[in-house]
Amino acid sequence: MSKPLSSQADIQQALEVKATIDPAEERQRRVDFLCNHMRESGQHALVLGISGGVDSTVAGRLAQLAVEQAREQGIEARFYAMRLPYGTQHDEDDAQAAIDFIQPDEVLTVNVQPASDATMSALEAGGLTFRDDHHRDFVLGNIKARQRMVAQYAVAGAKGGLVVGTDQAAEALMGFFTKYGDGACDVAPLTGLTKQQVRIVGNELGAPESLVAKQPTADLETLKPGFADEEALGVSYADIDAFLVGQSVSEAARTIIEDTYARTAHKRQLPITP
Ligand SMILES: Nc1ncnc2c1ncn2[C@@H]1O[C@H](COP(=O)(O)OP(=O)(O)OC[C@H]2O[C@@H]([n+]3cccc(C(=O)O)c3)[C@H](O)[C@@H]2O)[C@@H](O)[C@H]1O
Ligand SMILES: Nc1ncnc2c1ncn2[C@@H]1O[C@H](COP(=O)(O)OP(=O)(O)OP(=O)(O)O)[C@@H](O)[C@H]1O
Ligand SMILES: [Mg+2]
Repeated sequence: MSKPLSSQADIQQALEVKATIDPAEERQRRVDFLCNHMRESGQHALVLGISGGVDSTVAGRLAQLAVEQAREQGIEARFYAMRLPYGTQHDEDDAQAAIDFIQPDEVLTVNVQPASDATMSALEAGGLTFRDDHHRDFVLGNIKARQRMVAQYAVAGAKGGLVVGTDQAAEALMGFFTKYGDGACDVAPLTGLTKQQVRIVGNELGAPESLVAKQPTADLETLKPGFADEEALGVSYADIDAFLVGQSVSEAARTIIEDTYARTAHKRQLPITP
């Protein structure tokens, strides 16, 4: 028996989306969440990869404000921003602009290329084959995302910290993240925000317009640098956001969104058990 499709309203509720937000309130609520959760968990650091995209720009600044708030409360806490390029990043300037804006306590740079390439080489030496170069490149892309996860958890383990995730409602709806890669984290401060609401919180924080308005990209595939998420998804963030806040979208967009949401249910759950 096939599962009944969730209604648009059910999905909005499941993903904790508000149709409208108060930017200042959302900013403070999310800083408080990071600060309080770090304190309550007995940890004293936050760790996050900064790509140069809007999600990590916003989550990174929230994290820095959270550790500063903890310090004002007498708790020693630090934010470790991580640059995690695969070799040389084509939009390194944006990543540096994000770091300049966030003003993190510390920046650690780890090139994920050697570990990612070594993993792929070992897999191929072990007999793994691919349909073609694009298939291989796609699989390598997910290895890069998981290598970033490994690096961030190493820093969290070494410094007694929590890994911050950047998943927001638009990516959650579409399951558009690497399972146990960028999807793996301890705290997810952007939960419930549409892509546009992430940008609104970015504006509230004073992030540079060039980063707030930047075209979203997972940027995982070497053969397609900067490949736009919207092209990969087959639907625009405007439509995804409209769906999330209960507005009507074209039949074609609705079909893609609802099918993708159903197909990616496993990514929003803990591992399936007997
Ligand atoms: N029904 C099911 N029940 C339980 N588990 C299931 C499953 N179907 C697949 N799986 C498992 O899930 C795996 C597939 O998931 P996964 O490994 O994530 O791989 P997959 O979803 O194929 O690829 C990740 C996608 O997310 C995109 N992404 C990644 C990272 C960041 C961003 C971004 O927005 O910046 C986007 C990336 O471009 C790509 O399109 C399968 O290999 C299998 O292990
Ligand atoms: N090159 C990178 N260096 C450091 N962290 C990275 C890098 N690429 C991805 N990440 C991490 O993976 C997360 C997921 O990537 P994603 O593309 O969804 O977010 P983003 O780049 O911050 O924003 P956008 O989705 O608008 O491109 C990032 O927020 C960041 O924490
Ligand atoms: Mg990105």
